[in-house]
Amino acid sequence: MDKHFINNPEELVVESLKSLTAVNHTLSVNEHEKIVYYHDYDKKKVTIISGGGAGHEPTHAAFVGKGMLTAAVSGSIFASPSSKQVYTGIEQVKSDAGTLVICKNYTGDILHFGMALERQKTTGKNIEMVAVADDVAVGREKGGKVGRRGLAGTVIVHKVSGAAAEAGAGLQTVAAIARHAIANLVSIGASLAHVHVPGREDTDNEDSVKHNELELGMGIHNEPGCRRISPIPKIDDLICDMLKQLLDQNDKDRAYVNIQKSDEVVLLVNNLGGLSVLEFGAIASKVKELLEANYGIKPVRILAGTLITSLNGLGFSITLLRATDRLNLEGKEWSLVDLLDAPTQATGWPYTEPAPLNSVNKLSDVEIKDNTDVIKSPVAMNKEAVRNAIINSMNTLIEQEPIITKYDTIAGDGDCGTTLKRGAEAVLEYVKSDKFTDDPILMARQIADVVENNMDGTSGALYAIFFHSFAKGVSEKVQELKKVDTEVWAAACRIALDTLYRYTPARVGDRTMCDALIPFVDEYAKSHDVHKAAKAAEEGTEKTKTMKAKLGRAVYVGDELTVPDPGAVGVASIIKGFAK
Ligand SMILES: Nc1ncnc2c1ncn2[C@@H]1O[C@H](COP(=O)(O)OP(=O)(O)O)[C@@H](O)[C@H]1O
Ligand SMILES: O=C(CO)COP(=O)(O)O
Repeated sequence: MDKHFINNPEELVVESLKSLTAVNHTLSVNEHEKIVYYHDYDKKKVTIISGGGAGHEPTHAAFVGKGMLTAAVSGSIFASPSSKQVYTGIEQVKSDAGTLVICKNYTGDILHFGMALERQKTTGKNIEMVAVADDVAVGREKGGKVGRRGLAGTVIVHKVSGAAAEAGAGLQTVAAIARHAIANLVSIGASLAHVHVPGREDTDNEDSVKHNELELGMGIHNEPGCRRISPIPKIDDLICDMLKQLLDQNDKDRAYVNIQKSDEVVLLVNNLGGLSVLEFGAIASKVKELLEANYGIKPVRILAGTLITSLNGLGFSITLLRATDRLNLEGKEWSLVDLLDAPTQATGWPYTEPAPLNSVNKLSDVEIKDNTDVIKSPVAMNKEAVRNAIINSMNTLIEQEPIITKYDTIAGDGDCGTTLKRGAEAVLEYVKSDKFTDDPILMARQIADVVENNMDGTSGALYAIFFHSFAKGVSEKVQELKKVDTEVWAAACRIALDTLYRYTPARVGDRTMCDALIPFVDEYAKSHDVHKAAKAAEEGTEKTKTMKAKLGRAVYVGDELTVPDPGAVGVASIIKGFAK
């Protein structure tokens, strides 16, 4: 997708950096050098500076803040900042205790950050540098002298380093902790498409990721990974493939960290920027489950979110940190998990209350027992007659699904027909099952439960309200009248409609399902004649053709509607089936 609101890459980077100072008052921004820094830092503690190309936000500037980075330097999109920028950044947060420089293992970063480091050292600065290399996609052979790329593990290194510095560790200790973390990190990504860099020509070409394929291990600058996979695999299979790349010690080309189920493992699932929160959440959940199911690994910490992106990359990455070892430095035992748990003011860090190691959820889900609150009916109904009537009604509705879908495609979002059909099929399954009962009160409640559990959207809600209230009405009327006949059904419908009125302002003339339902209930309550009532519903539906919609999605479509309201067609179909 090469559509952007802002196409000037330089403006993008600077404005994005400024946004961080807007949301975090402890930060300042040097716009000219594109440096975000924590201005209240303690000059007696080690400062941590990182940075790299833009286009990976929130990495790095959103990780600036007390307890994490002291400063971050941004280059242009997908390009390393200059050594002058880095030099300035180090100067901006110089400290008596020294500075740790963290960069990702990309040639530009290594060179520019390295040059700045060397220049700073000539001024007598106490300064160290580490390069994060956690990507396993490009194995040892292909990686050659360049080595592994830096991916989401970088953020973990930011956090443990920042926390150690905040705890007062000396520079050598902070650097050793950073190096230890780097040596215990493995990451891999998967992407459905390349990303377009704002301001650049459209990059679609014959090598672009095709619609039916994905790139396993794609880098965060559109670099190739280990292979293309087509057709796109099921997510469980893809995750298993990715976990194998991370954990398979038999793969000598990429077995970088030997992680066993006895280890303390931190899992980071990272959204590369373009996955919906919905889809990403599902993926993160599956990664956790498959890691445990296939490897017996239950992470002691799980981080999930958008931490390092590739612009709006349609993909995700998995990072594992082997956090078992404790480091004994400066007379203290340093735990990577404790350092990850330490608080920070950096807005990009997905802080959650640290759970005790291996804690389990203590609360069990409340379970609503089916219909234990339903009063037993004093009288039985003609079970077969009612079953057949319901079957006729549901079959009639199912037959109408295509036309309802056609109308809702014009007047709504096209899902009304399938919603109603799904509900009808579920009701049919119930009435044909041995659960179907001659107790009219229980039967009405079970129908309401089936409707509620199988229909969604507006229709699902309205039908569930109606049928639960209908069930309440049946209970009241059967106990009052000690009989089950059309008078009871009609009275229950009236009670149900009165309840529905409390949840929707829809009345006759608003072009909704109520244009069929209200005439039906009125006629049925008056005559107890389902045939007359079905006719009234049919007529009400027909009138919706010329109505101006006042509720539902149809209001967005405008006045040119000539089809009847799909919801009303659904109601009329249900009743028509009963009248057969
Ligand atoms: N506020 C409302 N009150 C009563 N009926 C409504 C209302 N809004 C929509 N409807 C009915 O719902 C039908 C659409 O159902 P459905 O597709 O489930 O809705 P959605 O797609 O909005 O979830 C409409 O044809 C109309 O009959
Ligand atoms: O985004 C980048 C790394 O942060 C780009 O690095 P290079 O300049 O080495 O390509």
